[in-house]
Amino acid sequence: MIIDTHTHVVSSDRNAHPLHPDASGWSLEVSNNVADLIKEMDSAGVECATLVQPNGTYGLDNSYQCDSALQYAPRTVAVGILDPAASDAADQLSYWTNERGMWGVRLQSQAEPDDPRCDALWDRAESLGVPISIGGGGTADRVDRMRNIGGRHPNVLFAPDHFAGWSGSQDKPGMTTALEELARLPNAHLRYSSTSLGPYAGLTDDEKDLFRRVIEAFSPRRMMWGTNFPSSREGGFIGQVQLGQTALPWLSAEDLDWMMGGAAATFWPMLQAP
Ligand SMILES: N/C(C(=O)O)=C(/C=C\C=O)C(=O)O
Repeated sequence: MIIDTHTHVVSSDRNAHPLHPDASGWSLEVSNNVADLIKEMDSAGVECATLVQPNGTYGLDNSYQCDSALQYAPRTVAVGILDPAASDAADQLSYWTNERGMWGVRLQSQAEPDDPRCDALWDRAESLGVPISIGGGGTADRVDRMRNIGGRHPNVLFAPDHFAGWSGSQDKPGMTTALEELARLPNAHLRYSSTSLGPYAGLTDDEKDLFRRVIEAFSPRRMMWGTNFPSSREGGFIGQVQLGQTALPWLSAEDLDWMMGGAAATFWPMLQAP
C-alpha cells in the first residue's frame, strides 16, 4: 500500500476557509481541495495520505485538514500544527485529537525542540497515543535537541519532517552524524519528501553517500515518504509520486515498499486502502 505522508489540502473556497492573515508562499496562489487530491491519488495509485497542515497557510487552525481527513477516512488522516511551547499546548492536542479527529501533530515553534515547556505536549501525546512530527531542523544542533526530547519520551513515536532539513544544510556531514545519533532512539522515525528527493540528483557522490547513510541508520522500516504536494508540484501529483519511486535507484523493491507505505502504516495503523 502506498501512503503519501506529506500532502497539504488548501481549500479554493477562501470565504469558507480563509487563509491566516500571515499566510505566505505557494498557498496564496495554489489550492488543493481534498476531492481533487483524492482524484489525483486514484490516478497515481496512491491509496492513503496524511493531510498535513502546511506552514504559512492556516496558522494553527487545523480545521480544513481535519474535516477533509474525516470526509475520506480511513484513506486519510489529519496531522495538524501546534506550538508545543504554548501554555495550553497539551489541551489543544486533546481538543484537536478528541473533538476534531486529528491523528498526529506537527510541532512548529520559536522555542527549541527540547525546551522544557514542550514536555507537557509530549506527555499528552503519549497518553493519547498520537505520533509527533517535528518541523524545522536544518542544523545538527536542532537535530540533537530533537534527540533530547525524543529520548525523554521513549513511548512517543516521532519523526522530523522533510529529512530534518538535511538538504538545505550547509553542514551535511554534521547533519548526517546528528541524524545517525537520532536514529539510535527506537521511537525515532524520519519523514522525507520531494524537498530532498528533488535536489538528490544534484548532490556530489560524497553527499549521496551521506544521504544513504541516513537511510541506513534509520533503516527503510523507519523512513516515511511524502510528496509535499502541492508545494512541490513539478509534473503534478503523479510527477511527485514518480519522483518518490525513482529518485533513489539503489533501493531494493522491498526497501522502497517500506519507505513508501510500510513504515507509515505503523505510525497510522488506522489508514486503509479503499
Ligand atoms: N509548506 C511546507 C510544509 O511542509 O508545510 C513546505 C515545506 C517545507 C517547509 O518547511 C513547503 O512550502 O515547501
